Amino acid sequence: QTGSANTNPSDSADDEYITSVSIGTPAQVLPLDFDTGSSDLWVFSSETPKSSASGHTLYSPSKSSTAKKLSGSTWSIEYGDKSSSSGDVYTDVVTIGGFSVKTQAVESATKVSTQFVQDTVISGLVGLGFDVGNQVSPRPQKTWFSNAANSLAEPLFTADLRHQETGSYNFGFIDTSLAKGTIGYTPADGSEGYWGFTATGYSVGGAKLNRNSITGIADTGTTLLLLPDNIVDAYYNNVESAQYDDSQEGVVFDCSEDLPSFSFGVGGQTITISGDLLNLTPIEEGSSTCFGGLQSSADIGINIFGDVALKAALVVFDLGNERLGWAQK
Ligand SMILES: CSC[C@H](NC(=O)[C@H](Cc1ccccc1)NC(=O)N1CCOCC1)C(=O)N[C@@H](CC1CCCCC1)[C@@H](O)C(=O)OC(C)C
Repeated sequence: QTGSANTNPSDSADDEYITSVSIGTPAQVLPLDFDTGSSDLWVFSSETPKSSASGHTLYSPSKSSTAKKLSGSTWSIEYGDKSSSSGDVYTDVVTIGGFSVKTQAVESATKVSTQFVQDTVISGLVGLGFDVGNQVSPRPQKTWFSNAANSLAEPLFTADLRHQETGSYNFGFIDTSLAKGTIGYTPADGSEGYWGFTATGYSVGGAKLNRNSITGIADTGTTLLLLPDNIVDAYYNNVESAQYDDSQEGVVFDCSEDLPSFSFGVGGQTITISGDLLNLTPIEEGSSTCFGGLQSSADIGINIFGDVALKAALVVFDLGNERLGWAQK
């Protein structure tokens, strides 16, 4: 068995990617953000304070004949951007891309932080990290993918995120036609809950890859490519108008700049992110100053190959073999 779901950028900056998920009987369809950087499936619900819930699609367990309260269980989560949410837990049928998990822990939000209140394009997250990262207590719950893995043709899923166009999350199979290059595999470290790996080197423009390894995570829930300052500086030294903008909290440059590409080595392959993908967006509507897709990871303490990097590749999250596959798109 397999599953295949389309995913779409939330806005003109590809800030996040939205995928429709069906929960309950009859199906309640919610727009959710698939996040390989976390391991909880949580939703805005009939239990979310009305003042926080307005503008969001809500899951109502009372309207689902297959919903069951997981009594005594609660959850609370905080993300890298300091957003947070918490609540209680139900189990219900959750269908993604035509594949159903009958008894999935659906974490219902009784509290959400301001960022979630304002981000009305999504009504929650589907964590696609490792089960060890799940935040339900007293008994941690499995992710949707972990519950699905044994019934899928292969215990893996792929992410094909695209700039300003529809991409896909495929479960249980690899559609190699989505990529131009060969898939290179490298071991994945799931010990912290997310998909950790080591890139073997990098280069700016068409230069030859160096051999400076970069350890980081493949994170569909992070917008940017976040790397150490020395790499960020090496890149922007090639961009005449680049400068750090305190108010934007990042490097900005003239939108008219012809940005160099950025490449990294992984699993014996080279993934090249085009200059176009490294220009995220004007800092304001109509501004001629643009915000960089590559920024410093110094404040977070972990390097993150987020959507800016993932858009350049077909990425295979292979749980069965604890490995990550990358192929140039
Ligand atoms: C340095 S980690 C920052 C990362 N957040 C982000 O990357 C958010 C995502 C977002 C987009 C639109 C609206 C709201 C939020 N974007 C962001 O901070 N941006 C500021 C810079 O310009 C680009 C957009 C993050 O916290 N990722 C979470 C998932 C994320 C999904 C969206 C809702 C908020 C939570 C997760 O992947 C995570 O915590 O990873 C850990 C392992 C770092």
